Amino acid sequence: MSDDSLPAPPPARTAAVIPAAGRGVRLGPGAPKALRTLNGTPMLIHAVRALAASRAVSLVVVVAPPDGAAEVKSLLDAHALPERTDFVVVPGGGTRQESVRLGLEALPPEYRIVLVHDAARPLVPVDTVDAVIEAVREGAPAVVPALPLADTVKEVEPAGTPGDPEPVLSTPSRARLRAVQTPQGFDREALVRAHASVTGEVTDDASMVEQLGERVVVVPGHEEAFKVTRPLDLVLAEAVLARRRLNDGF
Ligand SMILES: Nc1ccn([C@@H]2O[C@H](COP(=O)(O)OP(=O)(O)OP(=O)(O)O)[C@@H](O)[C@H]2O)c(=O)n1
Ligand SMILES: C[C@](O)(CO)[C@H](O)COP(=O)(O)O
Repeated sequence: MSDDSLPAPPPARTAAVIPAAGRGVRLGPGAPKALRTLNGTPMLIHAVRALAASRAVSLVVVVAPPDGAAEVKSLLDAHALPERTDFVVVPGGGTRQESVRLGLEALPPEYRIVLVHDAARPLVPVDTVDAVIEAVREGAPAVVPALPLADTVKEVEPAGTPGDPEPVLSTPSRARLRAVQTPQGFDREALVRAHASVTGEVTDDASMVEQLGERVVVVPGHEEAFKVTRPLDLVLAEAVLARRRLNDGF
């Protein structure tokens, strides 16, 4: 039998790690951010459903606040989630980086593609999730969804005292800049290697893989994949949900 007649191997299995252990300080006082509700449903449940909506994702690892794993398990049990997806909850750490690493450690060996998705981006559309997975399947070690910037960006000398004027150092060309979202998708081996070797402070996982010298590519992001960070973002998120309900006709 020639190689041509062999059936194609099944696509590598894909898992999602959802770091949800942050406090949400910028959102103001209240429950940990991932547990706050949008339209009566915890933000984390919206995010879990958004990732599990992809038929390619068969496992979701939720990284809970360090003392909140039992509460997160009960939340997952109490909400309708796709039966074809497995769910695991692990306690997180003091930084996003540490929480992601703890989530990675919980992955069974057969998962070769890993998505890392902020619980704080609860409304990412499934088409964006699928586009990221597709680009990893096509061979990119790291894939990030991103959007062009609407604002001009200045590099400044940060003020010693908040509120003081900050001298502008430069104005980078906006045409070459992108605002990066999640889920970010990875060849698991590259991501695990990055988390084992990059020690400095970073703000996303793809930059760690970049530091290894691996290829990182951008695919189109989506305006509804914005991060709920400040109070106004809650208003926007509820407006997006209301628009979806209208469009769905109920
Ligand atoms: N120690 C941490 C810190 C953050 N995260 C998660 O990383 C994602 C992105 O972080 P961010 O939006 O900054 O959330 P917070 O750290 O909660 O926000 P803030 O900085 O305002 O406190 C969130 O889903 C958050 O729960 C985490 O799992 N573990
Ligand atoms: C990973 C991220 O969402 C990409 O934009 C972002 O960097 C997270 O930043 P945060 O300060 O932890 O919210």
